[in-house]
Amino acid sequence: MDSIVIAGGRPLRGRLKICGAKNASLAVLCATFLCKNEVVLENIPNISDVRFMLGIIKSLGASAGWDGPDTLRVTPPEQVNDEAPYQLVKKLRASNLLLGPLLARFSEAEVALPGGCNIGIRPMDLHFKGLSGLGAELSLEHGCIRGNAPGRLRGARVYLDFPSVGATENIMMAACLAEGQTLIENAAKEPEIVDLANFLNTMGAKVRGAGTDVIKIDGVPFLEGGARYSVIPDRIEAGTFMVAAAATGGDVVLENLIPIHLQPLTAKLREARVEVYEEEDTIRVCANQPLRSIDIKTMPYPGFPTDLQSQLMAMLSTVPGTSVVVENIFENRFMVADELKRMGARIKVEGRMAVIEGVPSLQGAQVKATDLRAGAALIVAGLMANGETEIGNAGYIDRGYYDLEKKLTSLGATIWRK
Ligand SMILES: CC(=O)N[C@H]1[C@@H](OP(=O)(O)OP(=O)(O)OC[C@H]2O[C@@H](n3ccc(=O)[nH]c3=O)[C@H](O)[C@@H]2O)O[C@H](CO)[C@@H](O)[C@@H]1O
Ligand SMILES: C=C(OP(=O)(O)O)C(=O)O
Repeated sequence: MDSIVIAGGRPLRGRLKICGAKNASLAVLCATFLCKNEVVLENIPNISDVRFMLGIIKSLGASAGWDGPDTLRVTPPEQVNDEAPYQLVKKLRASNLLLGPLLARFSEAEVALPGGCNIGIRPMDLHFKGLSGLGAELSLEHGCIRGNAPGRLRGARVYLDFPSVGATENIMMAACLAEGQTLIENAAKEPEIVDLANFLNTMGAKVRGAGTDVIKIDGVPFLEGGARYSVIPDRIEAGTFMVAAAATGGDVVLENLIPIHLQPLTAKLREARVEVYEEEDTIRVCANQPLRSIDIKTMPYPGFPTDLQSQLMAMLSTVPGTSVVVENIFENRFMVADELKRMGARIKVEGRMAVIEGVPSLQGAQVKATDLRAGAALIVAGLMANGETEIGNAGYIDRGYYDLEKKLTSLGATIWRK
C-alpha cells in the first residue's frame, strides 16, 4: 500500500466541497438490485469502496458505469450470475448489504462473509434475525452466507436488540418486496437510513418512518426503478475536515453538506471553544483561541458518531487538560492511540475508555493506518505535528476519502503520496 506524507504545522484555510456519502452510496448501490430498470445515481464519490462495490455488483450480472465524475448508471440484472466473489467482498464490510436485496428479488443469495476494517467483531446476528423473521432460510457454509426464500418473503415485526445500521438497511430493503407489512422496531436512525428509504421510495417502495425508531414498510411486487437519485453529502468526510480545521487553528468553509447531520460534532467542537457557523448547506469552522478539553461518548445517531471518534482523539491530544473518550460501538477503535503515542500523544486506554492528557505539540513520525478512520485521524495528527509524518497503509484512507491530498493542498497543507 502507498504512504501519505505530510509536512505539518500549517493551519488549514479556504473553501472545500464535500462529496456524496460513502455509506449511503454503498447501501443505495445494493438497493438497485431491487429495481427492474436502470437507475441513475448522482453525488456518488469515486472512492475505492464504491469501486469495489461496483466490481461486486457487476460480477453478479449488473451493468454499471460512470456517466460523469460523480454520476453512475446501474442496470440491475434480470437474474444473478454467481456468488459475490470473496476477493472483492473481503475488502468491504458493506457487501453484506446485498443479502436483503438478493433474497427479496431473486429468492436466493450467496455472499462471502464480508471483510472491511478491523474495528471489532462485527457479528451479523441481527441481519440474520431480521431476514429469518421475513421467512428467509440462512446458513453459513465455508465462509459463505447462503440464503433462500422459498416463495416470496413475508412481512413481519422485527425488533432489533441494538439499532444496527446494516441490519436496519438489509431488513428494510428485503421488506420492500415482501408480502404484507414489516415493522422494524428499535431501528437505526442514521441519516444514511433515511437516504436509503428516500431512494427506495423514489423507485416505487412504500417505506415510512425512516429516521425514527419504528420503520414501517408495505411490500410491493417490484420496484420499477428508471429514476435518478442524488445521495446525501458525506457527514464523516465533512466532520473529518471540520476537526482538521479546528486542530490546526484554521478557518475553513465546507460546502455541499447538511449541517444538522453534523450537529453531534458541532456541539462538541463548540464545547471545546471552536467557532462553528452553520448556514443552509455550508459550515464554517474557525479556531482562533486555545481549545478546551472535552469528553465524548460514541452512540448511535443522533449521538456522537464512532466514525469521527479517532479524528477527535487526534485533535484532543494537544488540548491542555484531560479529555475522556468512551467508545460504545466498536471495541477495536482505539488502535490509533498507539500510533498517536508514537507522535508524542499521552493516551491511556482501558477497555472502552481512553484518557487523553493534552501535550504541548505532536512530532512528525512514521505511523500506519490500522483502519479507515484511524488513517483519517493520523492525517489530522500529521497536519498538527511539527515536522514530517509518513502514514503507511494509505489504502485504508482511500476507502472513504476522494482526492484527499488535492483537497488538503487546496486548503494550504503540504501533503503528498509516496
Ligand atoms: C457501510 C456502513 O454503513 N458502515 C457503517 C455502519 O456499519 P455497520 O452497519 O456494520 O454498523 P452497525 O450499526 O451494524 O454496528 C453497530 C454495533 O452493532 C453490533 N452488531 C451489528 C450487527 C449485528 O447483527 N449484530 C451486532 O451485534 C456491531 O458489532 C456494533 O457493535 O454503521 C456504523 C455505526 O454507525 C459505522 O461505523 C459504519 O461506518
Ligand atoms: C467503519 C466504517 O466503514 P465500514 O462499515 O464499511 O467498515 C467507516 O466508514 O468508518
